Amino acid sequence: MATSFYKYQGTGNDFVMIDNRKLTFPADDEALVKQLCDRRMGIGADGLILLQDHPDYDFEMVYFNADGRLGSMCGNGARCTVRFAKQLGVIEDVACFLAADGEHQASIERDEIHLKMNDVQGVEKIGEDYYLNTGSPHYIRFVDDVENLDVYTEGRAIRYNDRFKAVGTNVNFVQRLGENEIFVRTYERGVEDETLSCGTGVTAAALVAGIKGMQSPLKVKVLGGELQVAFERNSDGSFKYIYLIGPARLVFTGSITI
Ligand SMILES: N[C@H](CCC[C@H](N)C(=O)O)C(=O)O
Repeated sequence: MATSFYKYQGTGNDFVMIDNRKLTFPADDEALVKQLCDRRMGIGADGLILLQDHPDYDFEMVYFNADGRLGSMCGNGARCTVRFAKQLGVIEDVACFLAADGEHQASIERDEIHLKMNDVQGVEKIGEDYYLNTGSPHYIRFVDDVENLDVYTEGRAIRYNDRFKAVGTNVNFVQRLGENEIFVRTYERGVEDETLSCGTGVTAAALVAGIKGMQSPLKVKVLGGELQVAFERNSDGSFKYIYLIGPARLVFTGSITI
């Protein structure tokens, strides 16, 4: 059967998007999802996202990592899904949708998608580093020179250490660039490589920057562009009103036979 797909990217984190409102995509076919995401054997992407109907929401976003496995929350993918929903006529400029970690609100403001992230309760300190969940699990390490870091090797060492090897973690290296600006590079679980940007990772990095005394909103430089994160910190150390803001663009469309 011929199935249309749409290729989107959000700050260089790229996704195959499929309108699955008719539920024709074989979502349990791990090998197919992996092949479609493969940059030589398929379309090529960091993940695949299905947009589906949901009785209580504008739509539901179902996200798979490039390895074919059902993933957790994806911040860049969510912004792309909001843009895709608008393209399909499912929403106008605001959305309330369901993702792996629950409900999210979003709005489209010119080039940018403002995405509300779920509140974050616990931030664990591991030595000088931090570990928290912003819809996906993120390990955060602040470094002095992120540009010249071997993110693949250093990221893998943490991702496959005894604590994380079973379920995995994303690993983010963060450098403070100025009063309100950080630079984040991410080794992504499920892709098992560095990606050009990771939305939940950038969010986690910004919250840790908040713990270290930096003020919201923060500008976040990534290899694939620039994002912004806004948040409020409660007196008990938890976070609320967390927003991830940035672009999401359609790159090309095509058709596959499945
Ligand atoms: N790139 C995604 C994160 C995907 C998370 C996934 N790699 C995992 O935790 O398994 C983002 O923009 O938030």
